[in-house]
Amino acid sequence: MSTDSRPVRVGILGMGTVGQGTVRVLLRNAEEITRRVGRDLRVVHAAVRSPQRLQGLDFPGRVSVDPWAVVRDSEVDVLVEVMGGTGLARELILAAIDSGKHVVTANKALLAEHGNEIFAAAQRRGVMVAFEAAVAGAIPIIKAIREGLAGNRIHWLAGIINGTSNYILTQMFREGWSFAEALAKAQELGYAEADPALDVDGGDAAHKITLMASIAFGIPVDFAHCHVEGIRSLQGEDVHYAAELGYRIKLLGIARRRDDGVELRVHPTLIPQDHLLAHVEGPFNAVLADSDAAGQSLYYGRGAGGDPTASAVVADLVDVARTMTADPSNRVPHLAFQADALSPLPLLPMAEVESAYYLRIQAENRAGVLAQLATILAEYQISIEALVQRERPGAASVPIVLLLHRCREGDLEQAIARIEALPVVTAAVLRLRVESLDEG
Ligand SMILES: NC(=O)C1=CN([C@@H]2O[C@H](COP(=O)(O)OP(=O)(O)OC[C@H]3O[C@@H](n4cnc5c(N)ncnc54)[C@H](O)[C@@H]3O)[C@@H](O)[C@H]2O)C=CC1
Ligand SMILES: N[C@@H](CC=O)C(=O)O
Ligand code: NA
Repeated sequence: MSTDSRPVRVGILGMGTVGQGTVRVLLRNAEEITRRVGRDLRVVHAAVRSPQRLQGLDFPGRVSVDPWAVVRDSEVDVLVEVMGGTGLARELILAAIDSGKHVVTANKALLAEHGNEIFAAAQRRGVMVAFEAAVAGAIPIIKAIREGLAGNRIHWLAGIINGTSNYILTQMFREGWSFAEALAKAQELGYAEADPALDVDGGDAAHKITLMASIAFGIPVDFAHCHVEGIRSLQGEDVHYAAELGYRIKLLGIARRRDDGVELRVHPTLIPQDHLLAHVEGPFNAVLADSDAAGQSLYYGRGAGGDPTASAVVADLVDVARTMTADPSNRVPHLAFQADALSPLPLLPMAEVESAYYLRIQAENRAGVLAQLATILAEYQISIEALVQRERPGAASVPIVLLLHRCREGDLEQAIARIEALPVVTAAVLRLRVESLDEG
């Protein structure tokens, strides 16, 4: 047993999906948790905008409508921030740190945008800011990268890290649902952000891959340079063409360390259909890490929802409770590397990224078109690996789908501009990246 048997007193900001899940899990597993920690984790105060939402929840502590009341409560040892947003949440967390409280947050948007400031403040004050719930929900990916892979040089990470968009893609293309129907259900199930544009336009995945890049490579948090594309432009026909070519389309977050800098990007990606990541469906997430000693390791689990996210919040509370009396210099550093050893690497522009590509080109239905496309691509040393063109007798224009070997994106963009300027090409070219996810 711990020498200090007083309960660890928890304050919570926000009692929505994750806040309520956290209270539920703490109550349900109280005995198990106390056996692990050596003392109770007790929720003593929560900020709740609409207190009627607590009906049916056996809430044990004080309730305030004003979140500052929780932050200023001297009886709170650890503050759980699960209200979201990047304005007020930042001020509340900085004030909590200033008053010596430890913080657990699920707020990836806040940490991606203000993480450097928040972690520096926590480091100065000697308190912890724990954020397992902020990345890939229940999957202990922060712990895996920060601690499990601490002996490795990590080469790259690739992950399906937005449950909502993965759920939408699964329901649309496997079950035939409409985009709106799938999004509404994801919201009802508690997977989506308050602003679901963050999910479907890639911002949420970008927040998460930005945080993972920091702890994988020892670089400061740099969300502003993350390239972001979402799933709105995907059409059913792309999913079917991809399948014909042997691929599935997933929204991936990718962070790759190269000799000249770091690639940091989120976009729909074709991946081989027999790869394990291709089988991650619904709200599930998975992160593939490629590192020198471990080789490839894969982390899979529920990436969104009340209880799964609460699982990570409570794990952080347990970590904090176990180490709150330790010398701060003996704790795991926030960003995995010692704060004074973080070193920025240039984040590479997309023009410098190398990848294979899928192009869908809408062109007039007549002879000689393919030759014109191949000629332009050849001028940029880009070679074609495979082609799909279906006969559509009588149609004025047809889609031509090309799978291209690896090339520099800057070269491909120039070639695409030339292709789009051809009189026979009738619409903007759709370009998707293709990743083999091979080791190394
Ligand atoms: N829902 C999920 O699956 C996951 C959510 N997260 C993150 O967890 C955080 C919370 O997400 P959810 O629980 O899904 O959102 P939610 O919208 O269900 O809950 C947020 C709650 O905070 C309350 N709130 C907001 N401002 C407040 C204020 N000033 N005073 C008092 N209450 C206030 C809202 O009324 C709401 O009840 C967000 O940062 C989100 O990005 C992270 C991982 C998964
Ligand atoms: N909206 C997010 C929730 C978890 O981070 C998602 O869908 O993954
Ligand atoms: Na996690």
